[in-house]
Amino acid sequence: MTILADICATKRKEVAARRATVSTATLHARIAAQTPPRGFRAALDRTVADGRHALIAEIKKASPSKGLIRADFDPPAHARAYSEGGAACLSVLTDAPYFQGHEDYLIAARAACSLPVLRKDFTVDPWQVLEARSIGADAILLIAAAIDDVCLAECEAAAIEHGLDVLVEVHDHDELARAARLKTRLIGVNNRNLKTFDVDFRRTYELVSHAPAGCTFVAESGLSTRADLDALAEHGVHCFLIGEALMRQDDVAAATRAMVG
Ligand SMILES: O=P(O)(O)OC[C@@H](O)[C@@H](O)c1c[nH]c2ccccc12
Repeated sequence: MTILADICATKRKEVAARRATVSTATLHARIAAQTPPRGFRAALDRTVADGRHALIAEIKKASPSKGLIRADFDPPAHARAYSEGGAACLSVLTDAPYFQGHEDYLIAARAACSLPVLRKDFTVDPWQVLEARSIGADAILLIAAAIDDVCLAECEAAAIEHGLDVLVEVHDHDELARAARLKTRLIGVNNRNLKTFDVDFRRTYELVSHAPAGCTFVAESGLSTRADLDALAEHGVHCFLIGEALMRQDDVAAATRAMVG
């Protein structure tokens, strides 16, 4: 089994357990009490139109490949630093078993700034999309390698119904073609191979020219320097999802500012 298959199997059990305790009516009541979605894709597009690198800055405590990334983990402080540094959006890991994430981190990060927030998790069921909006998420991630076309479309429909943007993650031509059949025009390429954890930006270079017209295209994972971003921008990629390289900095705001330019 690949790590992704392991993670999704764990996630299915976790979702089944939560569904048994939280009714859909409860989720709808929580959604009704939420502040409206902040436009996630719109924030990226605006930043690019201004001629800047559009960062989705990620709040990430740990990962399966690196273990603990930051001991003094403080989601609202990181959110403020990212916002101060000029990030366009936030991403917050909420998966607990593999990334030591928590939904409270998303709630606290979103309350600490005015940036739109992506719930970074492994979505395997449309119920999780309602759950994402109920905690205030402005966008969700759908990983093409993790779910089939029916599940992709159902999760996207739930997201549209609740005003959430969808970032669909792909890592090859086949998955890009599947993403292109969805309505969303926000597509990310994960440069990290989930079997070997190797990072190769050639995945992004290779796929960007095949992206559907008018699509907002995001390079994800392993980006660590301003030069990485500038090189990708030469190839027409202007949106970047960055976690570890920013999370490891003493001065997160300054590091973010240096990336944005
Ligand atoms: O920390 P990095 O190498 O900058 O990567 C961030 C982000 O791309 C990575 O966390 C990620 C990309 N796709 C995912 C799917 C699930 C969990 C995590 C991820």
